[in-house]
This record gives sequence, structure tokens and C-alpha cells, in this order.
Amino acid sequence: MLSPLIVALDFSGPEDALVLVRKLDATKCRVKVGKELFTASGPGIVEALQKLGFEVFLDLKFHDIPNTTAQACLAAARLGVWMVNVHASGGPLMLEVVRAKLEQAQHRPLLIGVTVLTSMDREQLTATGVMDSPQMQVLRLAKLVQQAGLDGVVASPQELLALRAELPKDFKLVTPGIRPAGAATDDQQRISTPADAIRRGANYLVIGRPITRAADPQRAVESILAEIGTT
Ligand SMILES: O=c1ccn([C@@H]2O[C@H](COP(=O)(O)O)[C@@H](O)[C@H]2O)c(=O)[nH]1
Repeated sequence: MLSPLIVALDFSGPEDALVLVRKLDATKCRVKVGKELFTASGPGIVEALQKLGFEVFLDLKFHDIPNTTAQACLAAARLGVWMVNVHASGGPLMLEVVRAKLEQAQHRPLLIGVTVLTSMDREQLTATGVMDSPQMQVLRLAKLVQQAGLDGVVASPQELLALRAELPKDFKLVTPGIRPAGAATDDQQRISTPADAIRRGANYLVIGRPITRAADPQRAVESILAEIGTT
């Protein structure tokens, strides 16, 4: 069984991403292709990573009208990715249309809704017109996602206990905003250590810079896996 670790490959082009992944063990982690790498490299990077044995989370956070979002997810499914995501704030109709469309796919990736970005604190959220706490907004969006039949959500580790208390056991919780003790927080606001996130019920930890900027990325992976008790 693969570990819960997903390494975020936030690179400006395919060469740097492939140099990094060649240092990693595909049996110890999955990888995430986000907007920067995908925009610079195109779908070929997904195929290249798959050929190296990695399962790919395509983190393009689609957010558009229902038809456009559903067709984009279907195109992602055709790439054979393991997981794909959409912004939950696209609303219940968009979420339902995407879920229904993906049922037509030959290969059906896990479909995940993004709640409140882990870079946002209460002040940032208020500035967008949402007066509730990040946790309340995450719970509200997570319930929409679950009612629409998606597989889970992206949320910060700080909402995990509340999500676990209110959502079914098999609902997947994917958490960025993970920082080993003493690591730089960068632009993340709602964070925790890997061990705390797992203790609070995360299924998957998305970790980028603490691994990709480490002198020895595979060693950083091993150290996180040891911290969470996965070898
Ligand atoms: O709420 C969110 C949703 C996605 N992300 C993505 O996760 C990684 C985190 O990278 P770090 O270097 O570990 O901060 C990054 O690719 C984001 O696009 C997120 O951080 N928060």
C-alpha cells in the first residue's frame, strides 16, 4: 500500500520536475502536478511521471460553469490521473454535473472539492465577503461536496477534527499546509505538522517545498514517513 504522502511538484518546467522525481521512490509517495508545472509543460508531464511509476494528482482546481468544469475533469480522467479537483465554491450544481460526467469516464479518478485555501486566514476570508470562520466555511463547503457525491475535500489540517466528526468515515481528507516542526511556513496560514495531521484524520498529506527544497528530497520523504509511522 502506498503512503499518504503526495509531493507537490511546483516547478517552472518539466526538466526540474523530472530531476526531482528521479530522486524519489515511487513506492513511497505520489506526486502532484499543479497549475505552474502543467501550464509550462502540458499533459506530457503527466505521462512522463506515470512512466516513472508515479500516481498523479492533477491539482488544477477547476472553477467554472458546470459544463466547462465537467469537460475539463473528463479530459483529466483521459490522462489517467489518480486524483483531480474542483473548487467547491463553484456551487452544488457544478459539483453534481462534474460527478455525473466523470461516471462516463473509462478511468474514474478520485474527485475532490477544494474548500478554503490553506493560505487564507480569517482576515483574507472576510475580505472575500465570507464573514464566518475558515472552519465554518470549510464545513459548509465540505457538506456540499459530500452531498454532490464527490470523494472528499482539500482542507487545512486545522479543520480535520471537525470534518471527521461531521462527515462519513470514507470521505477523503486531503491536507496541504503541512510543515515539519521548525520548517518555514512560507505563504501557508492554517498549518500543522505531518504527525498532527495524521492524528486528526487526514488521508493524504500534500507537501511541496519542505521536500522539493530539501538538500536530500528522498531523505525528507523518509523522515516525514517515519514521523507519521509509515515506512
Ligand atoms: O488549499 C490549498 C490547496 C492546494 N495547495 C497546494 O498544495 C501545495 C502545498 O505546497 P507547499 O510547498 O507544501 O506549501 C501547493 O502546490 C499548493 O498549490 C495548498 O497549498 N493549499
